[in-house]
Amino acid sequence: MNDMRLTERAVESQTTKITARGVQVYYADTHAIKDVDVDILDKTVTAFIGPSGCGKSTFLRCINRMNDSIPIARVEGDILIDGQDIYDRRVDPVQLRAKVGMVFQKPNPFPKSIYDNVAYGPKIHGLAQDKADLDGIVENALRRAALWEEAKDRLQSPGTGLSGGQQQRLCIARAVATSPEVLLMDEPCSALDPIATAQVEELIDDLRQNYSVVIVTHSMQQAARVSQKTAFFHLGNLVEYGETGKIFTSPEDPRTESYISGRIG
Ligand SMILES: Nc1ncnc2c1ncn2[C@@H]1O[C@H](COP(=O)(O)OP(=O)(O)OP(=O)(O)O)[C@@H](O)[C@H]1O
Repeated sequence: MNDMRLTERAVESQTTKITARGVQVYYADTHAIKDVDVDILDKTVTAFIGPSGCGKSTFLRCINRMNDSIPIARVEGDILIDGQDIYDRRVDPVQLRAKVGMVFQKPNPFPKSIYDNVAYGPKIHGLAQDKADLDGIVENALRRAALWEEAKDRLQSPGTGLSGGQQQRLCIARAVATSPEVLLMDEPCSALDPIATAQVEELIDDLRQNYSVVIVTHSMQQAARVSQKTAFFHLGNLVEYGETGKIFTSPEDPRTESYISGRIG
């Protein structure tokens, strides 16, 4: 892949935010993630790529314990955020998900106003002192999601009345409103047109100033455009992980090479 931007993508942060060791995930008898070890950096966009069914989404969901809600799913091994075991019994998954926000494939605003979509998380987590404080949090989150200018005069209108791209930015605003430290994005642009995709990609680049962003994508072009680190999964294994430029120009494993050159997947 020949993308000039790859050459500018040297990773700046070297601080590890998320550490996974020996992670295995089973859905009943299906072994979906096989002994994955990885260190994901802070203030960096990390892309998870690989063929359909290789386990990208499953591994992403381990990072905020979304697999807890799937009765047949079993997670083994360790996942630490800032050195803390997120599967420790004392960790409340609801609190964890405020710290580890998630944006899904299809924009899924609540059937509430734009304002209430963003205010919901801060309200349930008691993050606002009063109404003025909450207003400030909502404005700030909408600004970070590059939606403030379009939404400020219609904050009481339903979130579902926005365009698809605006709805996805609303979901990003909702995720950042609780001041997370990690943002997980599962194919966040797959339902968007090219213009909305470009806006969300630009936003992802801004978000990495403050967060560790992990994005699952089927688009290798998107991975090359937005990420500094890339992890290639195949049949539940993390085959190769490294600087995005290196993965796309000189991968070490033949399976990565086959995937990026279009021979598998
Ligand atoms: N809720 C579930 N119940 C049972 N099996 C599941 C479930 N979710 C995923 N799997 C299985 O786990 C494996 C990994 O799936 P996963 O969705 O994580 O892959 P993926 O790489 O994200 O795929 P895609 O790119 O198609 O979204 C697949 O074999 C899939 O069928």
